[in-house]
Amino acid sequence: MTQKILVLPGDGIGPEITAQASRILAACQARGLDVEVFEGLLGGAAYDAHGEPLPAETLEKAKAARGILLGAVGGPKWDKIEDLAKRPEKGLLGVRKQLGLFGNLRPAITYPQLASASSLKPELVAGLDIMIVRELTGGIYFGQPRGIEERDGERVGFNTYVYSESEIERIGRVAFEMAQKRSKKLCSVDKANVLEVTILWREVMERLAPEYPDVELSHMYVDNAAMQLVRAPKQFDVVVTGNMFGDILSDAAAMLTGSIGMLPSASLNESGQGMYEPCHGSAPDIAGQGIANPLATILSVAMMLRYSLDAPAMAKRIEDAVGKVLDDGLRTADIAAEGTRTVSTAEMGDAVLAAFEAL
Ligand SMILES: NC(=O)C1=CN([C@@H]2O[C@H](COP(=O)(O)OP(=O)(O)OC[C@H]3O[C@@H](n4cnc5c(N)ncnc54)[C@H](O)[C@@H]3O)[C@@H](O)[C@H]2O)C=CC1
Ligand SMILES: CC(C)CC(=O)C(=O)O
Ligand SMILES: [Mg+2]
Repeated sequence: MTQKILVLPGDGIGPEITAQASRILAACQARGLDVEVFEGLLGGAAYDAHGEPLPAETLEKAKAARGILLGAVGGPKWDKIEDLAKRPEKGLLGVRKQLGLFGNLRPAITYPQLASASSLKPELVAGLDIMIVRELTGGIYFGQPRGIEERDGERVGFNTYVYSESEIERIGRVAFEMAQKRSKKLCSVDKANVLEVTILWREVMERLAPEYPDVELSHMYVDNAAMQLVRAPKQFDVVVTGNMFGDILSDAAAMLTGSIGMLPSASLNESGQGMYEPCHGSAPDIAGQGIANPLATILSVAMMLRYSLDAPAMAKRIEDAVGKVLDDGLRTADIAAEGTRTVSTAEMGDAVLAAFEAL
């Protein structure tokens, strides 16, 4: 059956990087991937056209799609919008929530060719392969009540950090199953020395553990986890954590791989429908210059093939093509090093496409 794929370029560098990833998707189509690709507006681009960051039409298209490829949303153009519900980022959170995309997989893999581009010494990251499993539709990004209000003659801002047992259990199961398929080590990251919500988080993870006797479960406070990630990252295999901690830790983990431009992601619901996007944002500081790294977005297409379209061989072909291009010494500016050739976003797309075809 033909599957629908929605591409949401978004804002800033979003259109530049999705353009390259879409070429790879088209090459997969030409090789027999049975998909129909269509586009939509999300974020600032949607706000400018329709006055809403998530127009009803986009939501309908998203619901009908098996896979969604997103660039990124947001930027200074929309930062002055005071109503948060109208901000580009709210459009993204809306898709995640409305489609129930609670399971966010963020693999931090250091390609051997980029070990020297990492912020850490090459020996600390060589062979690094961490899977961060982040809860994506709950926690403090969604908790109610929230707001800014007058209290005792001054304004007070507040958000609510809330998780139900069922939400914790659901993401816990994703992480335990992931650990079973990998090295059978799972580290749950929380702040259970301070936050009740994460005392519950830890308790639920412990309760699940006997159902996965082959998985070794450990716990770590988030502040220590941030430190350990940059001290000795290879101690981790699968990491499970809540929405905000996962957001922050995955950006930190990105620098172990050489650049935030290298980290893809999958956001999945229970039926395997997924949104696929690079972990980075819309990078307004480099938008329009043709220098953004498209590899995280291209690798997100590979994740779509693996997790939503049941096409693992084609996914591997994309990942191998990326490896080949790095072997050939091609680098966008963010991962450039001595002895490599710095290329533009489009040239990187050309090279991955050529390698994909030649494999
Ligand atoms: N999923 C999404 O749509 C996300 C959207 N955002 C939004 O993006 C906007 C910018 O946010 P920032 O905090 O600046 O984070 P950012 O991730 O957009 O940029 C941080 C730094 O990384 C660099 N960078 C990011 N992606 C890159 C790539 N592919 N190639 C080379 N360099 C890259 C940027 O140039 C910048 O110096 C904000 O409006 C924010 O809300 C932020 C994170 C995720
Ligand atoms: C709108 C933000 C929560 C997006 C973000 O930073 C992310 O998902 O990594
Ligand atoms: Mg983030």
